[in-house]
Amino acid sequence: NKATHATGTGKGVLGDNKSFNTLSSSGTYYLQDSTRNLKTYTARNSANENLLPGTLLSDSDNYWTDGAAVDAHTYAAEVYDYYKTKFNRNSFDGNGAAIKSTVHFGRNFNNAYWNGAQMIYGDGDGSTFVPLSGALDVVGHEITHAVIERSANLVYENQSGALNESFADVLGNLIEDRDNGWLLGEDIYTPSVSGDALRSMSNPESQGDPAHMDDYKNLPNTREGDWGGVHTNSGIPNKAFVNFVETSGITRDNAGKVWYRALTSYMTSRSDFDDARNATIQAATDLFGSSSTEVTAVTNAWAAVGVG
Ligand SMILES: CC(C)[C@H](Cc1cn(Cc2ccc(C(=O)O)cc2)nn1)C(=O)N[C@@H](CCCCN)C(=O)O
Ligand SMILES: [Ca+2]
Ligand SMILES: [Zn+2]
Repeated sequence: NKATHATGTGKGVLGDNKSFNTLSSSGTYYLQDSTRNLKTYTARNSANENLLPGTLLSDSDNYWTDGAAVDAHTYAAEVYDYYKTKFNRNSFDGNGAAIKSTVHFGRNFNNAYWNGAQMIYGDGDGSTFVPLSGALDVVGHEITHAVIERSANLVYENQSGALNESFADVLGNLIEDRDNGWLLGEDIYTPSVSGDALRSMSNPESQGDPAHMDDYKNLPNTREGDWGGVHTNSGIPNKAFVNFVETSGITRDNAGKVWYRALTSYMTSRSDFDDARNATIQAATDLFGSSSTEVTAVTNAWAAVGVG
């Protein structure tokens, strides 16, 4: 008998109820959304990347109690829908590629990442992180790494790497769409501390990251130096984006269109901050006209962080 669409229900990492698409086959339900081509797996706490993606998650009654899996699946669907509805992009490659997510990777693993083929989520150690798929901005961040790879393909080091990180933070927070939503990972970071986050786009200095070229950190292009500080110097383009949104009166959707057009139409693998400035000015010009308030705002936004 053929597999059929079904609707699963369950609780996310933070105990919130949600429903999502599953697949029913021979009396078993699977975390597979065939309308969006999403599949969610478990690594069963193995840290062996050779075993990825692991086991496709299944359930007997379509009521799901694995919060990490529920959130990885539902948030991937939200990210898919954002790219489709806002930019008419069908999955990260624009061609309906399967979005694969694996949860329960490793033991107490305090991280999440895109490995070039899929998303991988740790469970966290319970004090620094709770399961990392429990935040929509994180899932948006990781899938955006895949979009970046299939577009500008910004090399993950130095200024191009910091742009890679920044575009992932920007889209992650646009998709999460919170008022003053400029924090990254706030929902899954340090459950016993409220108000903190991994990174702040509006106040990078609060996490020790630069918000101006004067404070650019020349770190070594090694794993120890975070490949030239890609998660640190991202504070500068992050702050430029916040400046743009907060000074131009532009909607978040339209700001996202400018950034997305810059990334997919003008930026290339070795683009630096100056190239990103030029690409976003050109994108704003294409979308709003050369004498628009948006063009003035994006130019000033970069100037305020010392670029241009
Ligand atoms: C998206 C986000 C939730 C995640 C956050 C993250 C987690 N870590 C490790 C880490 C571990 C412990 C702490 C602590 O305060 O004790 C902080 C950070 N560093 N960054 C993150 O930023 N992951 C990197 C992983 C990059 C791996 C190399 N490609 C990324 O996707 O850019
Ligand atoms: Ca956030
Ligand atoms: Zn990243």
